[in-house]
Order: sequence, then C-alpha cells, then structure tokens
Amino acid sequence: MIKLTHLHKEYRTKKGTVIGVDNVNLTVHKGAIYGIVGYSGAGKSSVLRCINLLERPTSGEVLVDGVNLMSLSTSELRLARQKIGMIFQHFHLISSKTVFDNVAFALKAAGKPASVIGQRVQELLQLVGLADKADNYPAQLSGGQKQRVGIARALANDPQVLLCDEPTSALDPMTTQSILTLLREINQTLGLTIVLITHEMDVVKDLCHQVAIMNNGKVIEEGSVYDIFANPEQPLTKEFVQNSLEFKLPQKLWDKRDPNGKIVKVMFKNEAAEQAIIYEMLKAIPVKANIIHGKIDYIGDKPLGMFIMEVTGDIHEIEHALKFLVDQSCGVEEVVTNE
Ligand SMILES: Nc1ncnc2c1ncn2[C@@H]1O[C@H](COP(=O)(O)OP(=O)(O)OP(=O)(O)O)[C@@H](O)[C@H]1O
Repeated sequence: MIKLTHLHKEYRTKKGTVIGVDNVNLTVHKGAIYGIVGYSGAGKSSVLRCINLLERPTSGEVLVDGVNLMSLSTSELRLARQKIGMIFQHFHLISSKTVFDNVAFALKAAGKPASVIGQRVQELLQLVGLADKADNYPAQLSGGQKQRVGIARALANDPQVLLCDEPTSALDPMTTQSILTLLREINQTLGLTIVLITHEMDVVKDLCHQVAIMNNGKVIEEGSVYDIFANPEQPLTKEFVQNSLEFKLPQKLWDKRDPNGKIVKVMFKNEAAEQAIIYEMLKAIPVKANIIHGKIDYIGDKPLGMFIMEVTGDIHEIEHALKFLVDQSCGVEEVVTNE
C-alpha cells in the first residue's frame, strides 16, 4: 500500500543543511499497522510527512496504492491526499468550530454537498463514540475526546491510509488505551492501513504488526513486532525493547545472590513460552533454579516469556543447564550488574 524508495529529505537552515531522512526504504502492506519508533530528532515525523507530501522529499519515491505521489500535479495531489488521513499529537482542531463543524470541514474541503455532509458527520461521530458531542466546542472536551474528533475528521473522506503522529503522547495511560483500541477497531473494520509514529514501545507492542526503528534519519532495524521484541539486533533496538520489557531486580534480592551461582535472564519464545522447559532442565541436570522475577507478555496472540533466574550448583552443571536452555531455543543472557 505504501512504498518508500531511497527517500531522502534535507532541510535548508541558516546554519546549513540538516538531513531529516537518509535513504529510507520501507514497505507497508495493505491493512497493516506499521509503527515507526525513535528518539526525538530521529526523522520519524519527516518520514510520516513525506508519505502525504506535507514535506516534499528531496529525492526518492513515494508510492501510495501504486501511485507515485511525486509525479502528481497540484490538483491530482489534492485528490490523492483525501485517501490519506492524518491525526496529530496535539489534535489540531479548530477551536472556534463545534465538533460537528470540525469534522464537516474535511468534507466541505473535499467539495461534498451539504445533504451528504450531515449524515456522514453523524456516522463518523457515532463510530468514534461522540454522537452526543456534536454541538460541543473543542475546549469542552477531554484530550481523549479531542483525539476522537481528530480521528473522525481524518476518516471523513474514506481514506485508505491513516497517518498517526504520536497520537497518544499527550494522553494519560487509560485514555491512551481507549484510543489504541479505537485505532485497532478502525484497522479491523475498515481495513485501513495505519502508520503510527511513537517513542513508546508499549504502544508498538499493543497495536502494531510491523515496526521500524529510526536513528539519525535512517531505519536501523525493521521487522514484525514479535521478532523485534524477541530478537532485537541493534543496540538502540535493544534499548527500546528493554525499556518496555525489562524489569529490575529489587536490590535486596541482588545483594542476597549466591556468589557461586549465576543470575540469568531467560527469554522463552513462541511455543517455548508455554512449555515446562525449566522443569525438564531440573529433571535432567543437578542444579537449583530459583525464579526471582518474570512474566509472559502476549504480542498479538504470541507468548513471549521472560524470567530472571538464579541458578546454583556445580559450575560445570550450571553451564550444562544454561546450554540445555539454549538448545531449547531459549535466549539466555547472564545478568552481571543490577544497573
Ligand atoms: N522544518 C524543518 N527545518 C529544519 N530542520 C528540520 C525541520 N523538520 C525537521 N528538521 C530536522 O530533521 C531532523 C528530523 O526531525 P523529525 O522532526 O523528523 O524527527 P522526529 O523523530 O519526528 O523527532 P520528534 O519526535 O522530536 O518529533 C531533526 O534534526 C530536525 O531538527
């Protein structure tokens, strides 16, 4: 549905040229929810804004539904943009207009007749759960409700793609969940392709199918959300994943560890997360294993188990036990500091 090829964006500033996007190649399949993650300044917004040509790439190609947007005339581009909705961190609603008129605005801009607009706005407000707020002004709404208006407005012209620029960063955790649920429903019921930028891996874990990690304008790693969480390769990806999954041991437990044992972090992927591998290990090898921290996360429907274990006994047997886990496709990493 979206294909970015050798996308490059430079900004000319008084101090010189700044590279916002550096040779990004990326494909988002129809119906997917695709996350783009990175720290501030990584180039996420620049990539997102190149998808609807809010920023014109310096070079490269932007294909949306097979159409090369860079080759369109101004009027063709205006039409093509109706198929690409966008929502923003700070909602960008018109404060002097009611909820109804904010949503109607997108339809009027697309030249829809008044007879169509009234019914369509009601449908959209129903869809986002705000049917009773049509006459309210943005200032009378909560953050979550404002984002719902933003979503209704973005969906007004039946887009095929929804671009989301940090849509939950200004919201509290409960409201974030309700907006993520709404985006998931829209993706499933309308078959909408969603590209979402965020700096929160928890949002990616909850919502996205695929994810790209950006740094310095480049995509440094990309894949299915499960694979990125289960096997992050780049140090920055590991950092993002750990911030979301990691659990620190209480210092008291760390201080009490057996100096002759090993503290290890074990990651169980796919079926391994649902099997009695530790039981099998203890049956086969004479070591003691004490689980001191752990959980099983579900990404989509797939389990990803993580445990911190203290393994004690003869050093050779400990090594033997850890190799047993590796042979069962578990990720095993010794924890050497509690930082
Ligand atoms: N209009 C602009 N003029 C000059 N430089 C810009 C402009 N927009 C972005 N940049 C620069 O391009 C780089 C990428 O910025 P971008 O906003 O795309 O990153 P980001 O990952 O979205 O960051 P944030 O999470 O803070 O929004 C940064 O160095 C930024 O300073």
